[in-house]
Amino acid sequence: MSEGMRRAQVLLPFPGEGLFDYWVPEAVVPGQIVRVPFGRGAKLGIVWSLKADPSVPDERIKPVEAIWEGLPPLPEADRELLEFTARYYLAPLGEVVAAMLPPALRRRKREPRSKGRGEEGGTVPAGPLPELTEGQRAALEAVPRDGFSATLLHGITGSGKTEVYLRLVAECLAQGRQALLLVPEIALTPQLTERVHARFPSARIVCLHSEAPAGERSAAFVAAMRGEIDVVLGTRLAVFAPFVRLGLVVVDEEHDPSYKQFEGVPYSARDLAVWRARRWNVPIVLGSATPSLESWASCEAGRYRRVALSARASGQPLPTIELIDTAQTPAEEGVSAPLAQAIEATLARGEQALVFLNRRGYAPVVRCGHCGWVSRCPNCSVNLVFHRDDGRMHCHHCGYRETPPRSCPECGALDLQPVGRGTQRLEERLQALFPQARIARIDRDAVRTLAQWETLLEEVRAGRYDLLVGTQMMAKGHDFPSLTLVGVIGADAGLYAAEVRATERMFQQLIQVAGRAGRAGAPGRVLVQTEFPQHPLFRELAAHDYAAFAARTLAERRALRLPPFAFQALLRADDEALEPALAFLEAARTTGREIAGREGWPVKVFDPVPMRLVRLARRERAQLLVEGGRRPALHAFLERWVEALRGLPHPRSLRWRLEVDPLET
Ligand SMILES: Nc1ncnc2c1ncn2[C@@H]1O[C@H](COP(=O)(O)OP(=O)(O)OP(=O)(O)O)[C@@H](O)[C@H]1O
Ligand SMILES: [Zn+2]
Repeated sequence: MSEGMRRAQVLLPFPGEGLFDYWVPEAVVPGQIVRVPFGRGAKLGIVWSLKADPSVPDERIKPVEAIWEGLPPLPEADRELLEFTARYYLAPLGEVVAAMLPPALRRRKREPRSKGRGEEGGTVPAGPLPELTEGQRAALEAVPRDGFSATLLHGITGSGKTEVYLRLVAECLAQGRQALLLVPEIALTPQLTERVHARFPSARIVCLHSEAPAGERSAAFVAAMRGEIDVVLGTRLAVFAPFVRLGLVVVDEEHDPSYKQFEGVPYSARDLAVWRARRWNVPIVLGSATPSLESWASCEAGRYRRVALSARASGQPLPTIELIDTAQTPAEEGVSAPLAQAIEATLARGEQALVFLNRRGYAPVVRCGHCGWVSRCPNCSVNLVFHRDDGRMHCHHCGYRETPPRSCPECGALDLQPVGRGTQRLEERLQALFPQARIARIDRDAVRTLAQWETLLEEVRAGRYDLLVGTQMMAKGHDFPSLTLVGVIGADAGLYAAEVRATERMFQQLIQVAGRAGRAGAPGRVLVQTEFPQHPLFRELAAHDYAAFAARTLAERRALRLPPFAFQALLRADDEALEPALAFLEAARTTGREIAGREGWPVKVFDPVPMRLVRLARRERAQLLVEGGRRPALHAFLERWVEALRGLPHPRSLRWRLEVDPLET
């Protein structure tokens, strides 16, 4: 090859390991962004190492096409983040880097120009600072600032956790460093972005999430790499934003399952955020009114420190939570008399009420009153949900839609009825009860885009609605000052579910939705309709006693050796029929048991089973659980096992993937 060139490995976003050799100029260093010829086109990649693969002869190697010299190399800490992610989640490096490099950037032929904002941003804090509450002051004092530490900020709903984050960000910016703020949902980004902007008007802030325009995401990535950004705020994908002077990481609503990525590499952004903070040797604050039991247990084990904020910033008490026993006081078309009275009184005072029902659509199923036939999705093992807006039945899993038949397809009877209740039907019922009320329904059918959501948030705040009907979209993180009453309907679903985390999710959701009530001027009230008022979960809920819930549930998990007292991985396989999926998993089980037995690794390899939702989008799905009491042994096992799995024969139509720390088993 020509003078002044050497071979290097370049990491490309590629469904596989993604490491390929190219000729690069001698001066190139690891971390530099390059464009390389690949197949008939070109790809954007990262110079990974100056070592070369000796098995590939020189003459087969091509030179890189361009080096994006205006971009500093990706820092070693961030390259290690990619390596760690690949290792921990047993994913090929090429797939992990695909999660980092924004698609629009990868398509660019030429290097994006600098906007010439290279100097560090001044942080003259603007806007009047609210006087900190005593609790906030104490919390701020308790968060260590030097070096790595993980702090769980357990602050009750409305305690002003955001203000604590903002003060920490202020210090971080004052030192000329960068802050990373994660929120679980796109819907939560406008509120936080607005507050960060208002507090730090001269700071350079970017907001990263999957709905951000592609060009914006790619520009933000470049600016962050150049160190031209002070605050990166965003959803889980922002955990891969590049940094040059990271000084602080904040994960808000840290318990939220949305931090888990399901497509592609199944990573937990919360867990990666902790890793990142440790690698950069900076503090991380995990905030929540309802911490995950994982984080709670980490506090008990001394890995995280726990800091409590136990009063609301407004000085208001937490809302009272009352249970309505629907066995005693039946709910008429979903709404019991005490709830209806409470709504009426709230509306009469000119305050807002929210009725929470975590099920969208009109009715969860259409049923024949004569023979019992129910509407099923032809592609998935679920019922079709009737929607009133288009008069059709929808599959909430694969998107299939169908007009309901006039007569029963089984027996021909003209007796088809929508059964059960979703938000659309509840809205109808509430409108009938309160004809004067201005009702807004807030669910994924009514609010589809971020822009719609922002408009709606403004309208709710401005008092354009009296009564809100909403799913979990409404439950988290929002601050509606005039909302004083929350009614909860259909809350029992999670109570006796088989899922390990079902009651944890349910409790978190109830505390969160209850926490929307009475945040500002007037005290709040929460009414929960349930058939099981004696269940300990409801007693803990009524007492706002998260610690009691956590202690009881963790004791159960410890006794049953469930997470966080055991570590899990799930191997899933799907195919056009169930048999090949099960057969693949059976072979995987045999191999797995052999490996564990041979090495003496204390790892339990369970039998394959069909998944609860066995058929999804015309694919039949099965899974196999692997469990270990210690992470290192489990990981040693998984590494060896994955190697073996890659060699297992299977039909071409079969797909499999491994998920580490699955949330749902
Ligand atoms: N020190 C303060 N003085 C006055 N108001 C404050 C103070 N700190 C926060 N607030 C206000 O209290 C309200 C609740 O704060 P915030 O939204 O940060 O709560 P939170 O702890 O994040 O609650 P949640 O977990 O329910 O989202 C906001 O309206 C905020 O402006
Ligand atoms: Zn379907």
